[in-house]
Amino acid sequence: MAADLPVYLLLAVLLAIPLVLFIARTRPAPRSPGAGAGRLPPGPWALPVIGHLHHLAGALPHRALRDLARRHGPLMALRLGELPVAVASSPDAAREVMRTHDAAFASRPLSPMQELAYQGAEGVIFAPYGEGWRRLRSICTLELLSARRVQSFRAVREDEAGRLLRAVAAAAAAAAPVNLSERVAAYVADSTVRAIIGSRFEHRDAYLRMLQEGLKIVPGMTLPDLFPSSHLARLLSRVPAQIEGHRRGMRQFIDTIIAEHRESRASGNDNDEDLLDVLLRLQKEVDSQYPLTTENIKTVMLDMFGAGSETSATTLQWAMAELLRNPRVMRKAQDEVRRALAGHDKVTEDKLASLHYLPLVIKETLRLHPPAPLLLPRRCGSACRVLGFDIPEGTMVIVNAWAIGRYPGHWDRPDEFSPERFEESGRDFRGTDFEFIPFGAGRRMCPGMAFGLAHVELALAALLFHFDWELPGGMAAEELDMTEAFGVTTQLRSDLVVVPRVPVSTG
Ligand code: HEM
Repeated sequence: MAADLPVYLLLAVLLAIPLVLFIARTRPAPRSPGAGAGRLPPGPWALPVIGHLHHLAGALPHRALRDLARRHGPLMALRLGELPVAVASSPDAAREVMRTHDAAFASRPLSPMQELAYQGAEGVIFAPYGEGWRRLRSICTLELLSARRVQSFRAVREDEAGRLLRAVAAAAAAAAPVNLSERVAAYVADSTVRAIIGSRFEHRDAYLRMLQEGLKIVPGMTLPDLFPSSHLARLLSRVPAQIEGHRRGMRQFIDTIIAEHRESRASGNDNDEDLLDVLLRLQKEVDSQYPLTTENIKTVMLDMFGAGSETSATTLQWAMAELLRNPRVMRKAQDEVRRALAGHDKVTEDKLASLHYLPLVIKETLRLHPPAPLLLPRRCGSACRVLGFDIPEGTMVIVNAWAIGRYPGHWDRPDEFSPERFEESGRDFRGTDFEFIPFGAGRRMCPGMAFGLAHVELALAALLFHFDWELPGGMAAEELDMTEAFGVTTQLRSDLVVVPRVPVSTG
C-alpha cells in the first residue's frame, strides 16, 4: 500500500471540514458501506466524508485495525473515505474469506491511481479475477516461479550472498558496525533484478534505483484513491504527477532492456534464461485468443520486483533483529548451522536441506512480522455472508494477517519469539492453517514463496555461519528498537546496525 498513507490520513482529517462542504454541495453523499444491504458487520463510529479514517490516524494500520477489532469483533465494516471496507481479523474470518468464499473474494480492488499506473496493461498482482489473470498467474506458477526456475537462479543468489558476506567481512576486519538493513536489501534487490533481466544489462544499477523509487509511490490508499469521485482530492495530490513521471522513465528503461534481450536471443549469444527471456519466448508461443502483449510483460516484470524484493529483505531484517534480541535462539541456530556445515568454508544451498531449526526461526519471524501485515486487499465480486454478516458486492476486503498471527486462543504467549512452537504444532504457512497466513491463502495466495524463501534461507544461514553478532556500543539485547515503520512492507523503523565478528575457531 502507499508509503504515504499516514500523511494522507492526517491530511484527510484536516481536509474533512472543507471537503464536507465542497463535496456535499457538488454531489450526493457517498453510500455508507453496503448501504441497502442486510446485516452488516459492526464497526466504530464514523465521521461524515472521511468515514472511519480518523480511527487509523497516528498508528500503523495493522495495529490500529487490531485494536478496533478487539472492540468491534473479528469482522468489521468500515468506510475509508468513500471506500466500503470489511476487515477480517481472526483465523475463522480469514478462512471464510479465503477458503469458503474464495471465488467471491478472488479479485483485487483497482484504485484510480493503480489504473493510472497500469493503464490497462494487466499483470498479476492487481489484475481483476478473470481469464487474463488466470493465464498470467499460470505463467508465474509454471514458468517464472516454479521450483525448477528458482533452482536455476541458485548461482546468482550464491554470488550475491558472497557479495553481502564480503561487505560484512570488511566491517568485521575493521571492528566497525555494518548497516545490515541496507546490505540485505541490496542483496535481495540485486539478486532479484539479475533473475528478472539477467546480469548483462549495463544500466542495471540505475534500473534498480528506479524500481526502488517506484515502490515508494505504489498507489492504493492515496487521497485520490480514498475519494475517487472528488476532483479536489486529485488536484491536491502529488501522486498522479509522480506516477506519470515514473511511468515515463520506467518505460524507456524497459524498452531498452527488451530490445537488448531480443537482439541477444536472435544472435544466439546467451544460453542462461532470465525471467524476461522466458516471457519473450512465451510471447511467441501462447495462443492468439489471449496474446501475451509486451505491455503485459512489462507489468509482470514490475510485479516480480515489487512483490519479490522488499518482502524477502524485510523478512531477513526481522529475523536478524529477533535473533539479536533472543541470544538463546541465536546460539541454537548458529550451533545448528555450524554443525551442519562443519569442514566447509562456504554456505551453499545444497547444504541447507539438513537444517531443521533455521526454518523454524524463519517461520516464527513470518508469524510475528509478516512483511505484508494486511496481505493485499481483495474485492468482493458477489455479495455473500461471512461469519453470519452480509458483505455487499464491491466491498474492499482486508485480512489482518499480523493480528491473526498473534490471535489469542490460537497462539500461546503470542508476542514471544519462540521458534520451538512450530516443532510442537507443525503449523505451516502454505495456506491451509488460517492462523498463520503471511503468504495469504486461496487462489490469490503468493506464487513466489519458494523464490522468496530461497533468498532468506541462504543469507540467514551464511550470516550465522560466518559471523558472531553484537549490538553496537555495548547495547543490551532488550534495548534493540523493534518499532515498525510504515511502508509498502513493514520494516524496522531504525536500520539494523550491528557489529560482526569472525568467530574464533574452536576447531
Ligand atoms: C517472504 C517473501 C514473500 C512474502 C511474505 C509474500 C507475501 C505475499 C502476500 C501476502 C501476497 C497476497 C496474497 C493474497 O492475497 O492472499 C502475495 C502475492 C503475490 N506475491 Fe508474494 N510474497 C513474498 C515473496 C514473493 C516473491 C519473491 C515473488 C516473486 C518474485 C512474489 C510474487 C507475488 C505475486 C505475483 C503475488 C500476486 C498473486 C496474485 O494476485 O495472484 N512474492 N505475496
